[in-house]
Amino acid sequence: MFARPLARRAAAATGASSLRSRGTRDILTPALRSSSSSSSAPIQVTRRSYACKTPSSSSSSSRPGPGGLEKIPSTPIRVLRTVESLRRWRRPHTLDHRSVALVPTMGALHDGHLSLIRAAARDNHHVVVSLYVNPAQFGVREDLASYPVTWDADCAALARLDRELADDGANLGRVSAVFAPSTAEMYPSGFPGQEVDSKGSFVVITPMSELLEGGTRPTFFRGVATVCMKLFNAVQPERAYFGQKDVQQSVIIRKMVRDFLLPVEIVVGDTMREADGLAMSSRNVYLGTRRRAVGIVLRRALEATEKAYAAGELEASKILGAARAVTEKMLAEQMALELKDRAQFEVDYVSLSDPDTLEHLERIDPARGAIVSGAVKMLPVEDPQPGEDLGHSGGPPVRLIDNVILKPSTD
Ligand SMILES: Nc1ncnc2c1ncn2[C@@H]1O[C@H](COP(=O)(O)OP(=O)(O)OP(=O)(O)O)[C@@H](O)[C@H]1O
Ligand SMILES: CC(C)(CO)[C@@H](O)C(=O)[O-]
Ligand code: BAL
Repeated sequence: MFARPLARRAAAATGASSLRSRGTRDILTPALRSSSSSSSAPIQVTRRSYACKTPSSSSSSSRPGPGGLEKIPSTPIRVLRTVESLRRWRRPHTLDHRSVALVPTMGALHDGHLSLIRAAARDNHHVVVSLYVNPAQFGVREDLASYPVTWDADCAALARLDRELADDGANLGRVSAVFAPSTAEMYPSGFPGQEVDSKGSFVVITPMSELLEGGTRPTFFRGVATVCMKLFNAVQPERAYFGQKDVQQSVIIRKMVRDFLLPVEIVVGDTMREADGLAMSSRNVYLGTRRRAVGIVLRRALEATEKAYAAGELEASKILGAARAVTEKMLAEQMALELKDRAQFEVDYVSLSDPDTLEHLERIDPARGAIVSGAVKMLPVEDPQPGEDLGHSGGPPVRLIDNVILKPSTD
């Protein structure tokens, strides 16, 4: 639905601080910065054991070397798999007053992740990149089982980045360690489960977690906040880096840090995009060629809201109407095609929100600006053609998210 964040509309079946220095724009509104210090169909039905999701220490890219220390080959990057080894690594840096940054990821690294790591290396002596597919943030019917795990490619990307950072004298630091724990390590009392009513030690940030993405993914932000609290406690970073693409996640983490008095600065980096504007995402590999071309719909709809705001429009109905016009047109174009050529999508939501609380706005206060965020579900192609690239795992339904910041006006 375009006007109300919690209502859903199926259109198809008929849809810190800022990054602080060089080269990275300040993408948060002042309102966000000042807070520093379902109803939809399942994404994937199969489940898989949590243990399988962690790259094993026998992976070809990072076997223990002399002295038993596991490293990414041809780099000084340590691979740490336990909280104890992480703490042992961390201690001297505290004593030496060296800053440590954390870039939390679920692996399947792309340029969006690498941009966060570059920003972290510019401003910190040491960067820890965590690679952990956290089962607690996946709903029981979501895509945990098929979530891309690309350990060797991730190690190769980090090795390339390490060489780039080594050649760039402007960096304060480099990637010093990868933290790749098992689920047993991250959930020492046993994994509490993915159900809405699972019992266990969770960090819950309400009501923000229930809005927008939380409407469709009711356990998502509980899982994210819980694992980020664990990662912050384990790494004890001075700064942690998150991407603007997951805007609600960054706002929730910022609130968690504030409300739990955590001594970590949250830095949010720009969304990195493909040449046509699609936000980079580990899940884009599910799309395949046909759906990839149509997956740009959300970006185009959000651009239309930016244009309406830039033209002076402040009413939610008008701003979201501009987005709806784009999605409806693109869907109509697809529906006019033959089954063998078309790609359908459903708009989960496109919403205009307050930049601090993420609550739905009827009208933008130009002194505060707003966030427009959305999610679109790309449906499986109806009539796959022989030899067609359907995407990773046979092209299941895939949810794409994106957002734009409507900046406060200066006058
Ligand atoms: N395109 C992007 N530009 C900048 N940062 C990004 C981008 N995509 C993801 N990130 C950030 O990288 C961090 C790790 O994200 P994650 O490993 O979930 O990747 P992802 O591409 O968002 O995956 P998914 O497809 O599961 O959402 C998060 O802080 C996320 O916001
Ligand atoms: C922050 C995060 C690494 C927690 O698992 C994840 O939600 C992500 O990758 O955005
Ligand atoms: N980037 C957010 C992780 C997730 O969707 O599970």
